[in-house]
Amino acid sequence: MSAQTPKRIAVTGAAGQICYALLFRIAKGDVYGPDQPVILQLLDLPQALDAVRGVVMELEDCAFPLLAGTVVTDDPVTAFTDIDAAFFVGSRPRTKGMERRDLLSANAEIFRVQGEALDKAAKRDAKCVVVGNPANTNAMILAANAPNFPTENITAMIRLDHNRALTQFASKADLHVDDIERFVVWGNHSPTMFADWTEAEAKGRKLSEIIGDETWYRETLIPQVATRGAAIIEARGASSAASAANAAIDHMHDWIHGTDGKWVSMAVPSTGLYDIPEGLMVGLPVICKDGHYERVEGLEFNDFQKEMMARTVGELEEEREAVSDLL
Ligand SMILES: NC(=O)C1=CN([C@@H]2O[C@H](COP(=O)(O)OP(=O)(O)OC[C@H]3O[C@@H](n4cnc5c(N)ncnc54)[C@H](O)[C@@H]3O)[C@@H](O)[C@H]2O)C=CC1
Ligand SMILES: O=C([O-])CC(=O)C(=O)O
Repeated sequence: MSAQTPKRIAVTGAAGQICYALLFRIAKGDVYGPDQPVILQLLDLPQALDAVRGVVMELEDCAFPLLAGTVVTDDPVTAFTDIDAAFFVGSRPRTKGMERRDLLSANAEIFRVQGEALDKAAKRDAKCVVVGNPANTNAMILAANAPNFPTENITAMIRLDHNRALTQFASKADLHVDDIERFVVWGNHSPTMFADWTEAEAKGRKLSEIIGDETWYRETLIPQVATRGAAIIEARGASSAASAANAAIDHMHDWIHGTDGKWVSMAVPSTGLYDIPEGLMVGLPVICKDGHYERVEGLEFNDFQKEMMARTVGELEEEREAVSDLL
């Protein structure tokens, strides 16, 4: 094993289906890389701890060289003690017929309690990503309840939507997913999200020109990406898990290791940029470098973009209003 000090990674909802895909990949080195040992600090509810112990037995049986230890707990302060990174997955998933925002009241209290624990126990430079839905607003609740923890280090996941769109574009235009640059999903991880190809390029050309089908973009691509989660629930009878875990790993990996000048979509605290109200957790284009993300600035919006942005930002404001007692 490498001589490096292990990184401590908290993962909540460790007995759940996303974590069943996520934990093994973290232990394999997919987040911090092949030379960095990790300790997994696993949080779940008391009634789920036996199941978490079962997952730990399986982690042990993989003999991962980088897995330097595990902690199993139902106490958020224990889970967040001295962490370098945290994946906030634990919360109730939606089932058929629900929208993600229907989970607001069910899951909001979880993030209030965990915000207080994060504030008490985590390293101040720990990187946090919220996956549990409604992810953007849960991340805002987490930040509001961790007043001594840097808000910049609290983010929410919109990367699954980003990845979903890349595959659809690549297949429509006969490109490789890696060819596509300057693409972003703005706003809320909900049906109002805005998959925006205005700036997107591939092989030195505008993606919109390569595809040349604005009607397909507006009427097929945008709604397909926005409702993909529901389509998976319909087909699988359960919400997406392996692809969600993969997106969470992409999000954290890129934040830590950088994106080489490329845009990725992350939901981060709004600074007021593009007139998005300050404090909302909003999907934006960012470039990651040296362990930080930088919001892409200086973009100008056409009327369609303005309309789409207003819709998704408006929904985030409504969600904020609905949980105002927890902020
Ligand atoms: N942001 C995104 O793109 C995506 C988000 N999700 C969301 O991720 C969340 C988890 O999904 P699954 O793993 O499929 O759900 P799951 O139901 O399989 O697992 C959730 C786990 O969280 C645990 N949990 C509940 N309350 C907790 C608390 N207070 N502290 C710690 N653990 C707690 C449960 O005991 C359970 O083990 C859901 O909210 C789901 O909607 C799912 C897919 C994509
Ligand atoms: O749709 C859901 O409830 C799960 C999710 O967030 C997704 O797959 O995007």
